[in-house]
Amino acid sequence: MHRCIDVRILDPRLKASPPGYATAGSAGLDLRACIAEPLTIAPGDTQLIPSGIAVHLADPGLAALVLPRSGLGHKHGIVLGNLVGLIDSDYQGEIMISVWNRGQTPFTLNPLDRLAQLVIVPVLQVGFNIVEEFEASARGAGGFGSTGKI
Ligand SMILES: O=c1ccn([C@H]2C[C@H](O)[C@@H](COP(=O)(O)OP(=O)(O)OP(=O)(O)O)O2)c(=O)[nH]1
Ligand SMILES: [Mg+2]
Repeated sequence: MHRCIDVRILDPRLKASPPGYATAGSAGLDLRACIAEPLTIAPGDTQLIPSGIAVHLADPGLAALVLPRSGLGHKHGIVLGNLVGLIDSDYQGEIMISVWNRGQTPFTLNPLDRLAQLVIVPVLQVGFNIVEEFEASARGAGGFGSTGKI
């Protein structure tokens, strides 16, 4: 049984295909480009595209991530201007998609194209216990390859 969250469909064109997972095992819900007419994104350009939906996760133990679609990212260089979008649980506005053409050719986005995906994830909000020193760990401050290459 799925948990349910409140969603508003802001673009009437989406009412025919309301948000839902494409397959039983899908982690992501495809987001569509709610634009009025085709939009060509020049190489290097970034455009903010409305998704036509708003969600209210309400629970601070949830967040949503906006992620690229692998086909668009790999084949066409269409990724996100913010690399990953983070939707706060108290955000009630329209989900916006920052689309970045990191490729070398113009890309035309058509109305209602699926251009990104939304993944709902659990989140832990924690308290912050201010200390002078940490209790020592085996790693300490080692990072960035400190454990070797292979
Ligand atoms: O790809 C995205 C990323 C964010 N948002 C919305 C939801 C999120 O809750 C809000 C704020 O995002 P974030 O905290 O990442 O941006 P900010 O630059 O820190 O803005 P703010 O000062 O409003 O928190 O913007 C989107 O619609 N799409
Ligand atoms: Mg913020």
